[in-house]
Amino acid sequence: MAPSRPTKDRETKEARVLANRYEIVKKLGSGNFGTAFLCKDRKCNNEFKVLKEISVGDLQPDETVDAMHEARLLSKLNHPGIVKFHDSFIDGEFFCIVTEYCEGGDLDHKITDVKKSGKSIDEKTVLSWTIQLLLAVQYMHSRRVLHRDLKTRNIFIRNNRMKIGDFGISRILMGTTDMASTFTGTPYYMSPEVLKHEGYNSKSDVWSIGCIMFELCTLEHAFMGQGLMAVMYKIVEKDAPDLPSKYSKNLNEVFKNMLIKEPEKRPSATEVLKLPYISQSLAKMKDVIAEGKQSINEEEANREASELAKLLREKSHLDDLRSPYETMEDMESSHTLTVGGKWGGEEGVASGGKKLTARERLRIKKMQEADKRAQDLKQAAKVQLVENTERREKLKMSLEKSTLPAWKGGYGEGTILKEAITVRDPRKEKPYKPKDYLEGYLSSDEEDEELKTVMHQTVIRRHSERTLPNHSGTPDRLTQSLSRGVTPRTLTEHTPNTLSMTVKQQPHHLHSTLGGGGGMRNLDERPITPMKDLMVYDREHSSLDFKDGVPDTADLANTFYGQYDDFENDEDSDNADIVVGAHADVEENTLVKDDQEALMDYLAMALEKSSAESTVVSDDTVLGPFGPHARDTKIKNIRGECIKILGEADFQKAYKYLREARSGKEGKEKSEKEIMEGLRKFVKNPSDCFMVDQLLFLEDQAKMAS
Ligand SMILES: Nc1ncnc2c1ncn2[C@@H]1O[C@H](COP(=O)(O)OP(=O)(O)OP(=O)(O)O)[C@@H](O)[C@H]1O
Repeated sequence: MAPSRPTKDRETKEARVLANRYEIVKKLGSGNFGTAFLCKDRKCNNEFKVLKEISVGDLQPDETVDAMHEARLLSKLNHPGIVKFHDSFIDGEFFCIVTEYCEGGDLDHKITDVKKSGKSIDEKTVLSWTIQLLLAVQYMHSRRVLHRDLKTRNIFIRNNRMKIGDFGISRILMGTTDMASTFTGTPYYMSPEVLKHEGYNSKSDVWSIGCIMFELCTLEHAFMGQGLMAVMYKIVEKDAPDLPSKYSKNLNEVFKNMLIKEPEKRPSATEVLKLPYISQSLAKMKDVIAEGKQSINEEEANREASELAKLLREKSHLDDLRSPYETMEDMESSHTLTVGGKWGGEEGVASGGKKLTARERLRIKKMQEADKRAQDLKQAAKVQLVENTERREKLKMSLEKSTLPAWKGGYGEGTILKEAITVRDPRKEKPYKPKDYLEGYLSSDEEDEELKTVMHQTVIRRHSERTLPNHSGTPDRLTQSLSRGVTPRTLTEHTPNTLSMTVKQQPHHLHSTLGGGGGMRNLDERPITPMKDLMVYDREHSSLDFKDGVPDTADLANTFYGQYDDFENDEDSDNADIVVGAHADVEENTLVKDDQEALMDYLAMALEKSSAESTVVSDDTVLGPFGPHARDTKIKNIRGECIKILGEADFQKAYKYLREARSGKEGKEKSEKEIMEGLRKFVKNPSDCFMVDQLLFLEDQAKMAS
């Protein structure tokens, strides 16, 4: 990694040029993740752009790839209501993002200015801005991208037009987690489902737009409270307030719709745009529509969606695997699959009625094969269990005998027992310890330790049969992988900084990137898949980087799915809509079974290894690819922000007071009201200390992680 200039130098006025083209003009400000500069693009007519520098510390090469990948995805979004993402690159220890410059600044500043001037924003403007935001959100949802962090600070103004910005920056920096949007600075715009950890979906973005709309009308947050908990409680429990009476009932109705608590009842962006009051206004906003229309063209949307999908191929395998289970009622793209959550109906037709593509059918078959394999294994294990019970009885007797001295008719040392219960790994020549990672196959009433052990041994035995030297027939994929040097160790080494980052995540973050449509499916209705369940085990017990049952990082996914790629790597398979002939399906599925078997064993080994080596799950990992370094930067920035709001002296007092109050050091825990009263001694407005609370939260997390 190239040596980088110290951060301080980077903020001086002295002109510096990055990537040989971006000349820094001035600092615009600092946020949670880094510093934004106004720059001139020397290679583009000196056009003004914004360059964001984010300190990411010592990035691992594959983490860099991850961030670049995400950035490339964002650069594909093209809509007048979205801040254009131009470029991204690494400069020393900084990840740099170059975006369109919006001379009007952000909406947060705008609202503050209006408030200071004692004015308000009229209905026509509120309506026009809200519609612009909805059009932009509709566009990105049609490309299957969620923003996840919509707030007034992320909305910019250019030529009096609204533009959504900071797209996915938190995601790039914090991983694709719900946590990413949980503590990026404010919970004011977070939906009840996100706060309840029920997953982020496209309706959560609509909720945030509703909150922004309220703020445009009142210059205040829709849900206010003293302290983080109070705000969160109100969002989840309390009805949204009405808009002030000077705004029309119609506008209020639109707002109330966007703030319906249940995401499934809340309208999508498209549905809000179809509400009578909005659609009438839309007709009057011809200019906005003309611009927006180009981008809502369905054909183009589909083409761009598939481009985005291609870009995220490594990540989209998550959605590919999950898509047949998903209900993406909100997505309008023609190849979006709608399935009711269970397998069923005609072959090749999802229960939602739409035809499955060949690729989807293939995946379903793979999963069904995997399920069958799990059932077989379970059956075999049961048989083995009966045998073992008998054997155990005999062993017991042997043991009794072995402890008896020979002169009493015994065998001396318990060698027979030792031999009988030790299972050996033929490659490592080291005894396997029975593991409980097959838990996923067993229903709760079958959680018999012994059955699990036997299943484990059955897997090992089957695997040994295939990997023993002189085994007849061609080497299986596992053996091939091993001979290529892809070992379980390689797998665990692949993702050093993202270990178990899923522990606190919700299922829905998985399809946030490409398939995050509304409507949640019932995961419990899904048939068990061995791969999935092994990984679920892994998520809880080991260090492999799987999210909700699928490898998360591109590299890891490639390692796993690379095996499938051996037979799936025809170029067409990139495109979910390509129809593969029935014959091809049959042939492929013959391979799938072996492959799945190898994969299972492969996972079993990886788990054995990884759980032995690293069972500690670090909270660091919740922060995603940039790990503790990003958190440290964030802590530093939030602290800076607090000082900016409160002033150094008041901040120190408030910080000290809150730290003690929150830790309950004074004997008994204080109520939120008492804490706020106490704060009043140090600061004029206790709600200004909101960020101090967040600082404490992050610091506690850091402490716990270390
Ligand atoms: N595209 C842009 N055009 C104009 N100003 C911008 C642009 N992007 C950022 N800024 C300004 O730069 C400053 C820093 O922005 P940045 O996005 O880094 O942090 P933030 O929005 O204040 O906080 P957060 O980290 O929560 O997003 C802000 O004042 C913001 O208005």
